[in-house]
Amino acid sequence: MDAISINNARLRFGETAALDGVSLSIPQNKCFGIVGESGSGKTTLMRAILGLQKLDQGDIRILGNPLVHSRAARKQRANFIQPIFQDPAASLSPRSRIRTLMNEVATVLKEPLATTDERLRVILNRLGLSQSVVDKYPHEISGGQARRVAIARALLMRPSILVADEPTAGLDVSVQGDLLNLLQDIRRSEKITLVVISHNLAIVRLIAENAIVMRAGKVVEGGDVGSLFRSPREAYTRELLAAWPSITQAGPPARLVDVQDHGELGL
Ligand SMILES: Nc1ncnc2c1ncn2[C@@H]1O[C@H](COP(=O)(O)OP(=O)(O)OP(=O)(O)O)[C@@H](O)[C@H]1O
Repeated sequence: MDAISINNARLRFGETAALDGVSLSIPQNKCFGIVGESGSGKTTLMRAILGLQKLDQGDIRILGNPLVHSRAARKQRANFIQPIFQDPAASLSPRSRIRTLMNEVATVLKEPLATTDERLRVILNRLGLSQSVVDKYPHEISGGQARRVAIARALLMRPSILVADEPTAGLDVSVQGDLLNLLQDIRRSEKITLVVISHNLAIVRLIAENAIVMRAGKVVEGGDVGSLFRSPREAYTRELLAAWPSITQAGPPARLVDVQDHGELGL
């Protein structure tokens, strides 16, 4: 069974076909990349996958279940698919300490607070965040910390699927690699399906096994990242690659350094 399967997704905003017949299958327990220039429909596709945006046509299945738009279905879905939004502030309430946000998870999962707290302690540790971060308000932490807090919140929900929109946006180049390594490391040890959405081919090439390339709401190309970026069939993919000379000249795909398995998070 695929983690996510999409069949002929169509969605218009006025004259714009944001999704123009998108079909794809995302296998479980792998990292899958969605690449495309700005305006190609990536975020719209993510919102549709999360059930935040209804399609005009087509259907989406998450772990084999048709995506339903009721409130109850949305709550239920949060138990197995979690987003990491491009702007972490979107998932952090400015007036609540981070602890409040984390405590909500105990209520949602109907789990004793002490159990959630213990899982959180392990997750914060794994993400390299100080335990005291939970006493802060969102405006008291850096952009990089906010992104890690958003990842911690998502992981605390024990998802099977994580969908990350531009996970390294706004971060220093020096910490981008660390964050990607961490996501990859967690994906492997927790057997999570990771969907990474980015306009940056370097990120997708480094972290994903398979990817699709989107343009103007359509999937123009797809496959394993090695062949996709080594010998792109579509002119558009070649153009995207040409805009990233360091990648096209890099030869065989660079791999993230192998990170040690730090053991399971006990999610
Ligand atoms: N709520 C909306 N109302 C009107 N048009 C929209 C809306 N959301 C997206 N669009 C349009 O749909 C198209 C796809 O947008 P989308 O945000 O999905 O692209 P994207 O690939 O994620 O771009 P970016 O990388 O800049 O975030 C664009 O032409 C955009 O202007």
